[in-house]
Amino acid sequence: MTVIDIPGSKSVTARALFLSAAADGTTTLLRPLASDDTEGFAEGLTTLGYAVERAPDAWRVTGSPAGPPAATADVHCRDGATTGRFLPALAAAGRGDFRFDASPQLRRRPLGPLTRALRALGVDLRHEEAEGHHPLRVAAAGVRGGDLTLDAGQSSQFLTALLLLGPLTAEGLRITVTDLVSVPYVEITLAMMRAFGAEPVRDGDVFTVPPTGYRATTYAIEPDASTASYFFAAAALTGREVTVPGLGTGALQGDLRFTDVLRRMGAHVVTTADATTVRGTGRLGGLTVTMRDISDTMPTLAALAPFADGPVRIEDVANTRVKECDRLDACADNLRRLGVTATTGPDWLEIHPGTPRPAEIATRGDHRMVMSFAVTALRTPGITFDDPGCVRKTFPGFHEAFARHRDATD
Ligand SMILES: O=C(O)C1=C[C@@H](OP(=O)(O)O)[C@@H](O)[C@H](O)C1
Ligand SMILES: C=C(OP(=O)(O)O)C(=O)O
Repeated sequence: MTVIDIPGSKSVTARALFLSAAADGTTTLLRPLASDDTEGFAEGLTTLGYAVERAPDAWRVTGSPAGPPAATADVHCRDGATTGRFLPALAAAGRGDFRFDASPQLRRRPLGPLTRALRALGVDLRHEEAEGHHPLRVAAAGVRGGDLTLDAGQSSQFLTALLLLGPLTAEGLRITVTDLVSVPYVEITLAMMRAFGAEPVRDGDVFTVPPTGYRATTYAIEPDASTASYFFAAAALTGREVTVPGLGTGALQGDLRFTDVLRRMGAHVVTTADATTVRGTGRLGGLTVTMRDISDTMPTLAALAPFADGPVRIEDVANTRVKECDRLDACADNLRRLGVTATTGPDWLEIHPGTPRPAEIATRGDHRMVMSFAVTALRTPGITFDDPGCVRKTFPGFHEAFARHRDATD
């Protein structure tokens, strides 16, 4: 049995940073994720004038309920979509002139539904180049609040940004959602807002957020369930047993449900109050699965799929085309490089059983292409990556951790 210490959740760390910055008082975040995305988020807060102290296992953030302490700031959001989508909403609640730019990768990703919603709330916001994309400028003068309609069919992060903003408005927000992907991420948002003293209410498609503000607290970040998926998939593939402490029945992250997919394929899965264990049984069956709720684990399944004894069909994942890269296309392309038969449609991917042969994976700067096909590489020595370092986005130590796990003798 191998016990794996998985680094903190990117999504929980990003929300915790926003909430601490917006809270009245000083918050301590325990075991935050230190990676390019979350360090970029923390640096964004520093650029906006917040005091953020980063010790190895605890970050302390001094909040400013009135909005960013700086009067002007030029924030670089790197590749982090949480940074690039959440921070403009935080800035809008304050007063000042704030600019947000991003890497070429993040500049390509959609932002329009969020920026249109902010404008509908009266925020003076201008895209400097392409409409609906970074870079953008916010001339912030506080947000009164009110009613909104939002299409979050491309990304739930648009809704999360507005929900996080709600308690900071003068009158609160009432958001009616016409479409929504990645629902479990919204549940993380609501749960964490409550942990910081806010009182959001969901009634079907309508989210109501009263103008409560936020209270500082001490908050422990749980391990990243998307990161854990590579280790769980490795166990299912190799017949070994992996236990991840800190991801149990009370975990916030929907991506832990990836273990349900592995169970359906034949792996043995046990979830206790505070840990999840996956053991491979030597059998991996094919299946058809909807991954709309847990699409960050789509590449993990795609990379494992050739070893199943029947086809694996992944459905309802159109929005993976607007992530770090077009993931449906990238997964199919990389599987074909390995000699595996893979077909795609607008929102699905089907993979046929096969024996992958060594090839170079075209990562397209996507951390998940590397971490996913590292699972395939457990059975296919000789697989290489054109940019192995892009794992820095969420797990800089991935290669060392995965090799330690691979070489461990149980
Ligand atoms: O809110 C979040 O922290 C996230 C939401 C999801 O994005 P979408 O809602 O765009 O699918 C997920 O893919 C991303 O890695 C993190
Ligand atoms: C889609 C992802 O990240 P983000 O949207 O937060 O950049 C991811 O981590 O797989």
